[in-house]
Amino acid sequence: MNSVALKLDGVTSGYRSAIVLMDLSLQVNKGEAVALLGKNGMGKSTLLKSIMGFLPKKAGTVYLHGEDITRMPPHRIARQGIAYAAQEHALFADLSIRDNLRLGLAGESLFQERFDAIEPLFPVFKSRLPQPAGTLSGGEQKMLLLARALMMRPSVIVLDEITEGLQPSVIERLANALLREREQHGTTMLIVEQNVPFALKVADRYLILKQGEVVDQGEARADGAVDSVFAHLRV
Ligand SMILES: Nc1ncnc2c1ncn2[C@@H]1O[C@H](COP(=O)(O)OP(=O)(O)OP(=O)(O)O)[C@@H](O)[C@H]1O
Repeated sequence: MNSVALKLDGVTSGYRSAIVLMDLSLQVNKGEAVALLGKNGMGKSTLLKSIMGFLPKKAGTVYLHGEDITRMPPHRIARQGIAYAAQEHALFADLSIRDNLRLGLAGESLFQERFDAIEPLFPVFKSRLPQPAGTLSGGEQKMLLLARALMMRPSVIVLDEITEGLQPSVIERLANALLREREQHGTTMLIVEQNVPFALKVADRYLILKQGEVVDQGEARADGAVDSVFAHLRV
């Protein structure tokens, strides 16, 4: 049994001739949650897009549960059990909330079972399932993205700034939802965040990304973790 869920080995990636990630290696163990933190423009979203197959890797290898997914297209990577909530809104605006949540699920009974499980976390959706997703507020759309990811019951969940634009009480609800997901299903998580307290609450470990390289890491719940992270974000 492979104890490593996600592994990047010497990955170099970027846009056309611009290299953003340089020879980057990291791993996330099965059931572990890792927060990927860093200042704006340091390559966090680029890293997630590279894992998910939206950007070709110029060098290096990406493994998911020991399988090489480096050259797989995004839809095949998703089918391997990895759910991705992208920073840019990735909902189908003209489809209903229900249809967005049903995407990728085999049948109605599975939808009902999974929806019943997540509904208490997102009470806003129950009475509004027929509403087009595009008419939800920005914060509600973020919640729908996370709800959709959880509905897939993925083995690995990858989140890109899921708290952006959300009010504190909703952020707290999302943190609790992710902690519950970990507890109940042992889901592996890679979380890109600007909200440091949220990230350190949900994660076991943090990594600091600077100019496409991991420059520091630590235990999320260690004394002084918040100060260490903020020291990196200030300079
Ligand atoms: N489509 C693109 N084409 C060219 N360069 C890009 C593209 N998208 C991002 N970049 C560049 O790649 C670098 C890393 O961007 P990225 O979005 O990965 O950073 P980030 O750490 O996620 O930042 P933020 O916290 O602001 O979201 C930046 O210099 C950015 O300008």
